[in-house]
Formats: sequence, structure tokens, C-alpha cells
Amino acid sequence: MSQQKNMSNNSNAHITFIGGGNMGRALISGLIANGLEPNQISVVEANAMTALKLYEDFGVQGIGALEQIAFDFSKNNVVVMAVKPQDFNVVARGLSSKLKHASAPGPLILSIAAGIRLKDMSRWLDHTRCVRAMPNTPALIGKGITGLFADAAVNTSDRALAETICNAAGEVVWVAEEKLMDAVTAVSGSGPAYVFAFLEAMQSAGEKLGLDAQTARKLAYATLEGATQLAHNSDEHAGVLRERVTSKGGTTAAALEVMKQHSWHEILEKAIDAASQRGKIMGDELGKN
Ligand SMILES: NC(=O)C1=CN([C@@H]2O[C@H](COP(=O)(O)OP(=O)(O)OC[C@H]3O[C@@H](n4cnc5c(N)ncnc54)[C@H](OP(=O)(O)O)[C@@H]3O)[C@@H](O)[C@H]2O)C=CC1
Ligand SMILES: O=C(O)[C@@H]1CCC=N1
Repeated sequence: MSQQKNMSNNSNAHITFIGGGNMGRALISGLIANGLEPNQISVVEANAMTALKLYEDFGVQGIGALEQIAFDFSKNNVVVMAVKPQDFNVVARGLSSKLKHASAPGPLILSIAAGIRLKDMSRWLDHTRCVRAMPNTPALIGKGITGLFADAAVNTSDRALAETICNAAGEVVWVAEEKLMDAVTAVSGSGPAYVFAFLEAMQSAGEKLGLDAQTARKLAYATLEGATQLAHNSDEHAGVLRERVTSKGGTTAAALEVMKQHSWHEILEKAIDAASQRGKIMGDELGKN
């Protein structure tokens, strides 16, 4: 069930994105669709073409570089750090010099960067009003899910503000320990890519069996969407739903047997574990700066 809250209630909020690439764009799209006015959002975006496209599509004003920012540091201000993890340190240190001039408590900083830990971002920013978020690209159509983590220093109203922003992109879950953000990243942050890879394989398998590309695509996409919604709306475990499709000695059993022989379940678990490990390594390495 959707937990979305309408952003139009946040009439004073101003959200500045630093980075308006794939994920920044997806979140901006969700926020605008949820009632935030374009003049409530700014984007600091190094790539002029990316910034122009955001302006054309959403009416959101682009700022070429951090140095050109003139923040109004009122209480509702939020800065979303949406640059690549490798660029985070430099951007955070640049932002830190701006934050020094802010009246307390300064803006809420919401980081969506994979791996970057709160203690490191707080150190680089010299700022503790920080929350970590891990959204995913279905945010573009308001169907995302975001994992959130904040440490005990972050108060209830800041948690609510972070949640409201992320709700514009879809559902929200909080995790109790920061290390679980790597698991969230591995399951749902990266997750759409696994699903798209699955769709690609379903479609190409259909084509190899003689279906034209359009028909194979339609069958694959509708099946994924229908099965996902069925599972979502059901109280039963996905395994029970799977068994209902699997007639004894039938076609599904033949397919599942091949998937079992190739350790499909284990492969997916290993892949998701690799993503989580990568998040931890990125956090360890980038945190040394
Ligand atoms: N893509 C996804 O599905 C998800 C991504 N994330 C996280 O979101 C963050 C962004 O990822 P994603 O959107 O995919 O990356 P992108 O590369 O698409 O977007 C980052 C954007 O920031 C720009 N940029 C780089 N340096 C600066 C700077 N100093 N000031 C302003 N803008 C700058 C980049 O420009 P240029 O291209 O010219 O370098 C680029 O347009 C990452 O930290 C990632 O971990 C989280 C969840 C899901
Ligand atoms: O691939 C990545 O590192 C980012 C984080 C989650 C999705 N994309």
C-alpha cells in the first residue's frame, strides 16, 4: 500500500539537489508529481545538458557550480547529495564552506550516495544534521522505495522531513543500523537493474522460441507486472504462489528444474551479497579521505 504524503503541504520547503543525473532526476520527477513547485527545487549540476533537460522537463532551475549557490538557510531547507560516491568528498568539502555561514541549525542534508557513511559525510561537511537515504529509479514514476537511516542525534522533525521528501518517490522504510544501508542498496537500490536484466532474458528467450520482439516484450512485461502485483496483494509467501503455477510434470516444473540445476536462487543471493559487499568496500575506501 502506498504511504505517499503530498509534498504540497511543505509550502516553505526548498530542496537543492547537488547532482541531477539519473537518481537526482528520478527524485525531482517524483517531487514535482507530488505537488512541489518547480521554484521550490534547485539543482547544482555540472553537466550543462543534464541541467537544461531538467529545466525543460520540470521547470527546475539549474546552477552550474556550488560556488554560485546562494542558499536561504531557513529551517525547511534540504540539500540532497546526489553525486557519485567518488565525487562526494570534494563536493561535501565545498558545501562545508557554505554551511559555515548558515544560521543554526543549517539545512538538513540528505545523502543518497551508496556506501558513504554518516560519520564521514558529517566530518567532510562539518555538519551533523544529516540523513542517509537509498532510493531507486522507479521513483521516476512515484513507484520507488527508499531505505532511510539517521543516527540518534537527528530529531523527530528532521526524520519526518526526510521521510516526506522520500515519500514523494514512493514508499519508505527505516533501518535501525547503518550497516543495513548496504543491504538496502543491494536489494532495492540496485534491484531495478536485476529486474531489467530478468526482463531482457525473458524477452530474448521468447524471441528465440519464435515470437516477434513486440509480442515477446508484451508477454514478459505483463507477466512481471501481473505476478508482482499478485504477490504484493497476497498474504501468502511467494513460494506458495510459485507452487500454484507449477503443475506436476508440467511446463513450469521443467523450467524450474533447469533454474535449480543452475543454482538460480544461490546465484541471485550471491549477486546481491556482492552488491552489499561493494557498498561496504566503497564506504571503507572513500571514508579514508
Ligand atoms: N542510479 C541509481 O539507480 C541510484 C543511484 N544512487 C546514488 O545516487 C548518486 C548519483 O547516482 P546517479 O544519479 O546514478 O549518477 P549520475 O552520474 O547519473 O549523476 C550525478 C550527476 O552529478 C553531476 N556532478 C558531478 N560532480 C558534480 C559537482 N561537483 N557538482 C554538481 N554536479 C556534479 C554529474 O555530472 P557529470 O556526468 O558531468 O559528472 C552527474 O550529472 C550516487 O551516489 C549513487 O550511489 C542511489 C540509488 C539508486
Ligand atoms: O550502482 C550503484 O552503485 C548505484 C547505487 C544503487 C544503484 N545504483
